[in-house]
Amino acid sequence: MRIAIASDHAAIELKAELRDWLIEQGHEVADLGPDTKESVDYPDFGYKLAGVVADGTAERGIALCGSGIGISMSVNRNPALRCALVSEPVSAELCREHNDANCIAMGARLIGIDMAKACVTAFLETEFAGGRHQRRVDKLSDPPGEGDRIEPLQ
Ligand SMILES: O=C(CO)[C@H](O)[C@H](O)[C@H](O)COP(=O)(O)O
Repeated sequence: MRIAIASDHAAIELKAELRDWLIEQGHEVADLGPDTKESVDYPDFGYKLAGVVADGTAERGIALCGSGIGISMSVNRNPALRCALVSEPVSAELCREHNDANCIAMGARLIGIDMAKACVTAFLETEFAGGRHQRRVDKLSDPPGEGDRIEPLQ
C-alpha cells in the first residue's frame, strides 16, 4: 500500500520506527518529515500529509505528534480526510470499519512502539463495512453550510 507518514519534532523516533517497519513489510512509504528534533509546528506537517492523501499520492496517512491531538486536528481541516486519533487497536479497527478513516493519528509521548504497530496493522488490514455506515460517512463530506439551521435533536 502507498502510505504517507508525517509528524512534528515530538514523534520523529516513532515515525522512523514505523516507517522502517512498514517498508520491511513491503509498503511504499513516503516520509514527509521532519528529519530532526528541531521544534516545528504540527499544522505544517498535518496539512502536507492531508494533501498527499487527498490527491491520491498516498492511499493512507499516519500522523504523529506528542499527543496525536494537534496533528489530527490539522489533518482533519482537509475535507477529504477522515483522521482518527487512536491509542489502541480496537479503535483503529473501528475507524476503518465504521468511518472509512483514511488516516490515523497517534501520540508518541503516550503510546509505545508495540501498541503503535498494533494500531497501524488494524488500520491497514480492516475494510470499510459500508451499508448504514456509508450514509454517515457521506454526511461527513456534506456538512451543513453557513447559515443552515440545525434543528436540535428531540
Ligand atoms: O499537539 C500536540 C498537543 O496537543 C502535540 O503533542 C505537540 O507535539 C506538542 O504540543 C508539542 O509540544 P512541545 O512542547 O513544543 O514539544
